[in-house]
Amino acid sequence: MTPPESDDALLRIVDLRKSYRSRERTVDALTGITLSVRDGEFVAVVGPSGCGKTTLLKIVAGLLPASSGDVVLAGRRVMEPPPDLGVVFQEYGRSLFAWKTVRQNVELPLRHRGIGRAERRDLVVEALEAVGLAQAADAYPWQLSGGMQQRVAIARAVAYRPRLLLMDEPFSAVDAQTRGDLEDLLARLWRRYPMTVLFVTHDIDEAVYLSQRVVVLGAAGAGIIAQFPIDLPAERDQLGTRSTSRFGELRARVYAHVRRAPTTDAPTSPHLEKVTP
Ligand SMILES: Nc1ncnc2c1ncn2[C@@H]1O[C@H](COP(=O)(O)OP(=O)(O)OP(=O)(O)O)[C@@H](O)[C@H]1O
Repeated sequence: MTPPESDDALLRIVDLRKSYRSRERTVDALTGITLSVRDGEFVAVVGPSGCGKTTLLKIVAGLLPASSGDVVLAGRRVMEPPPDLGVVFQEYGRSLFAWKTVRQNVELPLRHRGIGRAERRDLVVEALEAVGLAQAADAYPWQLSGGMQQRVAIARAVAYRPRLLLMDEPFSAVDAQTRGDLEDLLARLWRRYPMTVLFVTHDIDEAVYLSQRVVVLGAAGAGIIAQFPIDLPAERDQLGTRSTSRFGELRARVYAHVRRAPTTDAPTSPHLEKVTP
């Protein structure tokens, strides 16, 4: 059974497979992933450790070749990093240049894209204001807290208005309070800019809180085992939303599927369960 196709898909992933081969063994990290993401949609991907979440994002980002299958972004097959893509990884410490200021870090991808100086300046100012770091433009990353560094990475990713933003466990290295603040910042940015977001996390509550749809991957090789539309109101807040009974029901359903997913590389028969409210 394949996920519902929609004509307004920005991203189409079709029967995607990835095997890592070495002399000793072959790991089937992804087998037969088919997924469409609507333009403007916020989709979270959860699953047990080693189920292929990062592999999926790397292939969608054009950073890793698939073994077979297709990734099509805005009608174009992804063979290399596409121009209208933003990426934020977990390891913000490694993704920022320590010897460049915050402003220069955010500006760098704009330079590479050949955007003129005046426009660059405006985009950097707007992005830093959007993440609440206008005052820190001349600081160096090592002078900032982990949460602030991750806000710089987010500003850098959204500065050139990507159509698709890929995020790989972007908030897992910060404390709980900062994490909540960053989640709300991301939700505001997503409402403000016309962006599609594919967000990988192992945190089920975070996936339900942020997204419009949660996709559950089974253990490596099992593929998509369930998808859940998240019918919470568009405006969400940490305390109010997380204490509603609907939030509790949705997280429990997702949790039940993630728990059921085997955590070994043993093959399981992939199936798709769509739970409607
Ligand atoms: N470069 C590689 N060479 C060989 N095997 C790899 C490589 N990268 C990943 N794998 C294997 O592929 C499978 C999927 O890995 P991946 O990192 O995509 O999973 P993940 O869901 O992101 O895991 P986690 O939640 O722990 O970050 C794992 O079994 C992993 O060991």
